[in-house]
Amino acid sequence: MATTTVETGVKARHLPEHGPIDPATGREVLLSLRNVDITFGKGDSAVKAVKNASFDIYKGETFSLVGESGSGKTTIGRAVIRVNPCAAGQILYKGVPISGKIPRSLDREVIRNIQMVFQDPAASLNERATVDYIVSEGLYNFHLFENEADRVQKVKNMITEVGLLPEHLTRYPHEFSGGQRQRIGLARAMVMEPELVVADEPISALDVSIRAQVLNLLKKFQEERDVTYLFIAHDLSIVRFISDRIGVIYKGNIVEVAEAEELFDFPMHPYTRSLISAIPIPDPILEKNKVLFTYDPSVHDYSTDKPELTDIGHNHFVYGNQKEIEEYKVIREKGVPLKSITIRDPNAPQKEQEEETMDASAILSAPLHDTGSVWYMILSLLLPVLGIIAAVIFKKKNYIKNYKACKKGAIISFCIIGGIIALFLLALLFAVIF
Ligand SMILES: Nc1ncnc2c1ncn2[C@@H]1O[C@H](COP(=O)(O)OP(=O)(O)OP(=O)(O)O)[C@@H](O)[C@H]1O
Repeated sequence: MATTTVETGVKARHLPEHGPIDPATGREVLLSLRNVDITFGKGDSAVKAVKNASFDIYKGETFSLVGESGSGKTTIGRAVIRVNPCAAGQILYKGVPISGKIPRSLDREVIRNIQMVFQDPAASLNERATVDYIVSEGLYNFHLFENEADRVQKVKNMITEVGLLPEHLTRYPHEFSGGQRQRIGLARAMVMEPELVVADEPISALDVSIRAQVLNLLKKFQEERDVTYLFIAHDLSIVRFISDRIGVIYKGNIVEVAEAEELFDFPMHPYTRSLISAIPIPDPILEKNKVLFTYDPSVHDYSTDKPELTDIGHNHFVYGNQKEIEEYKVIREKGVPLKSITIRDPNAPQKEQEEETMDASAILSAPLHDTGSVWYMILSLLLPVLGIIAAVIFKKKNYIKNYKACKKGAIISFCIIGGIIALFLLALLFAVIF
């Protein structure tokens, strides 16, 4: 394995200069997850937060991991920086396993090369340390400077690069705004000259107005230093324009991985489609009439044919069983982009929609014993007056099926009685006339 010396003077003893090349794309793979399980707790209370996760991140790209709250995104990010242990599977950095027990020297190389930027800049900075110390801490730990003048210069350069001023170095985090604190967090990570940065929802806690500034800063670092990002977000709207590739995670399972445009044009997994339909449309009228697509996991039958993340072509991976994968491949090969957003006609369909909603709510609120048994109909047929009384009571109590059965029985009974009376009257008429 190649031995390299990084720019700052740390001897790299375990990690090669380059990662392996992915034969499918010809691109250098920086990070790989291979069938990774991450579990918290033991026994009955164990939580399997990540299940059989596999994906690659190529050098220099922004790979975004997207999924709802609690889906396991942060857990994966923390496993990459070796905070969360893997219960099964492997994480490889430049082809070298970095999960599980590894030599201390490799651990230091990994920490040096993979940095994390956190969601909450207020919570992630030591409130009692000056900005100078916060940004310098990694430099001290890894002796990444020649002398004090060199350290000061590095910190000053970095703080300027993130858009703050050298005089800010003597201040404390609480003296800064949220956006400025996130800049300090970025400076702390970038001063280490990492190759990979795990950015865990770095803009979610910030005002909308300053989110773009932080995204631009991340982009600037990528252009200047070829840094690779694992960007964690909970919705697709942010990541669409900053990601090269996107991985979608649902309840600990990676359900789809594809290039950003490919994912938006051909979202195969229904959960991905639900995330796309949730992206707000800037036009208020369209947004108001947008039909939200909700994901229903019961559409999958995985009782016998088990699902796995499978390549359907075009470097596009989808989680599904064999039958689903075949269907996805057929759809993909047609090459016609899929429509994920439906806009309702503001007039007629609105009514239908309301009726559908009413039906659905009636079903949901139906009482448990509202069976509409045929016996209600037979009894009402024999005793129609009692049947009508029962029907009225059932209707009041929202036993709709029972009400309908009683009503039907009573109506048939009244029709029969009416018929008999009519026949009797007819016979009487005949007897009188003839
Ligand atoms: N230290 C822990 N101990 C026990 N369970 C944990 C721990 N960390 C995470 N979990 C659980 O693992 C699951 C995934 O959590 P995780 O924080 O990775 O989700 P997330 O997708 O990052 O959500 P969010 O966007 O809200 O941060 C959740 O069910 C969470 O409760």
